[in-house]
Amino acid sequence: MNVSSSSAAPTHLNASESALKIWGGTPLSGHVRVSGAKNSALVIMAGTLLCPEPCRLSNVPSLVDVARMGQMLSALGVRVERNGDVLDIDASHLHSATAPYEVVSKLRASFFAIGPLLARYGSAQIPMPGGCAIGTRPVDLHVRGLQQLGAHVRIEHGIVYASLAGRNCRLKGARIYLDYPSVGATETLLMAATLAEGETIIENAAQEPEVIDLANFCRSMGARIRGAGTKEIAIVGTPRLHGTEYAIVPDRIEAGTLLIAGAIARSEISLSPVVPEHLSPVIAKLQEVGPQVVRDAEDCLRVLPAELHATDIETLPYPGFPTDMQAQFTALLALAEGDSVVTETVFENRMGHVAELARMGADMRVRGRHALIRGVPTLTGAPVMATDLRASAALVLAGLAAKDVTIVQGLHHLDRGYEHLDGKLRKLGARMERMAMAADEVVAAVPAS
Ligand SMILES: CC(=O)N[C@H]1[C@@H](OP(=O)(O)OP(=O)(O)OC[C@H]2O[C@@H](n3ccc(=O)[nH]c3=O)[C@H](O)[C@@H]2O)O[C@H](CO)[C@@H](O)[C@@H]1O
Ligand SMILES: C=C(OP(=O)(O)O)C(=O)O
Repeated sequence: MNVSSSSAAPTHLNASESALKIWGGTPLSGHVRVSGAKNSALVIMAGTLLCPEPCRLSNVPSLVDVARMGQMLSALGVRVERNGDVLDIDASHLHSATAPYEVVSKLRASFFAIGPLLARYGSAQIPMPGGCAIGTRPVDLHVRGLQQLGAHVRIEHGIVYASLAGRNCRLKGARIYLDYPSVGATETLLMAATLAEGETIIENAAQEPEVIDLANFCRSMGARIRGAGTKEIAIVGTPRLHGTEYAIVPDRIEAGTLLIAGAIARSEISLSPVVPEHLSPVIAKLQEVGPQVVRDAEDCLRVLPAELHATDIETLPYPGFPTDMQAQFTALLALAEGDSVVTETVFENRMGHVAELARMGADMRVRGRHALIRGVPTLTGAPVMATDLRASAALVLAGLAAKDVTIVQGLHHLDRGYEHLDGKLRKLGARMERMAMAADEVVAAVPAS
C-alpha cells in the first residue's frame, strides 16, 4: 500500500488574509487567462480512483477545493503530486475505502468518490456531504442509482456504506432514470458504470460540459461511453481501465465571472482560453442587458462596454442559465436600468448575496425563489460578508463598480473555487488588496478611500 502526502495546495493563499479591500470605479483593460474548470478537475480527480495505473492531469486550477480533494485521495492511500498546473495521481494501491469526515464535510465533490471506489474496490464508506449555505443537497439520487447497479447501500451515523455482494463481484449495468438531471449523480453513476458488467443507460442525465469532460477523461482511460452531453448516456462496462494524460477543460464559470467584471466596470477586456459554446446562456443574457461579446478567436472572447438594461433570468440545468452564475449576474442587474427578476430554481437557498448587495445600495429583495431588483445608478462601498462561493464573486464584482471602498469578508469561499481572482482583476487594472482582519473587526464599517 502506497501513501504519499499531497502537495496540491495552492501557493497564492495566505490564511492571515481574510478580507479583500476594493477601491471601486477603476476601469479595466487588457487580457486575462482563464484557469481549468474547478468542477471538472474535482470529479476527474475522483475518477482517477477507477484506474490501477498513474494518471497525469494538466490545466488543474490551484484552489483550496483541489487541495482538499488531494487530501482526501491521500487519506485513501493515493499518491498525489502537484507541479504547476499538473497533477500526477497514482491510485494503484489504496489502504482505505473510507473518506475522512473532516474533508468530506468541507467539499461536496469528495462524495463523488463513492462511485469509483465501489466499482473498483467493491466497497466505499463516505460521510454524507451534508447541507451547505446554498441548500440541503441530498444524495438520494446517487444512492438509488448505485442500488440499481446492484450495490448494497445503507446510511448509518451519517456515513454512506456501499458494498457489493461478494468479493469478486462487479456492479451490474442497468437502465437508470434520474428524477432530476443532477450533475453529481450523473457523474457518480457514469464513473461506477465504466467498470460494471454490461451496459448502463442513464436517462434524464445532466448535460453540463463538466459531465462531458469527465466522460472524455474516462474514455481516455479506455471506458466505452456514448451520449455524454445529451439526456441519455450509455456506458458499456469494461473490467479494467488504463493510465492516461488528460487536460481539464477551461472554467466556464470563471470565464462568465470575468465577462461580468468587464461589463460591470463598463470596460473592454478579453479572455482565453474558453469554449464559447459552454457560455451560450451567459453570453445571450449579457447581450440582452447591453454589453456585446465578440469572439476574437476560437477560444477567445472580448466584452465591450455598454449601458446596462434590466432583464429576467431563471437558473436551470444546462443548457439553461447556470446557477453558478446567478449571484454574479444579480450583482450586474443591481446597476441595470429598470426592473429585473432573478429566479433560482436549482438550489433552494442561493440568495445570500442579495442582502449584502443591498448594503452597498442595491435596491433588491428576496421573495421566495426570486430576487426582485430595481436598478440603481450607483453602488457605494461597504463592508460585506460572502455567504458562499459565487456570492463572494458577486460582492467582488459589485466592489469593482461601487464608489469608494468595499471590504469583502469570508474569502475562504472565494479561494475555494477561484484561482487568484483578485490577482487576475488587479492585472486588468482593478485596485484591490488582501488584508488581515481580526474577529472583532469583522463587519466594522470602513467606508473611506
Ligand atoms: C462540485 C460540483 O460539480 N458542483 C456543481 C454541481 O453540484 P451538484 O452535483 O451537487 O449539483 P446537482 O446537480 O446534483 O444538484 C442540483 C439539485 O438537485 C438536488 N439533488 C441532487 C442530488 C441528489 O441526490 N438529490 C437531489 O435532490 C440538489 O439538492 C439540487 O437542488 O452541479 C451544480 C448544479 O449545476 C453546481 O451548482 C455545482 O457547482
Ligand atoms: C456550488 C458550487 O460548488 P460546490 O458544488 O463544490 O459547492 C459552485 O461551484 O458554485
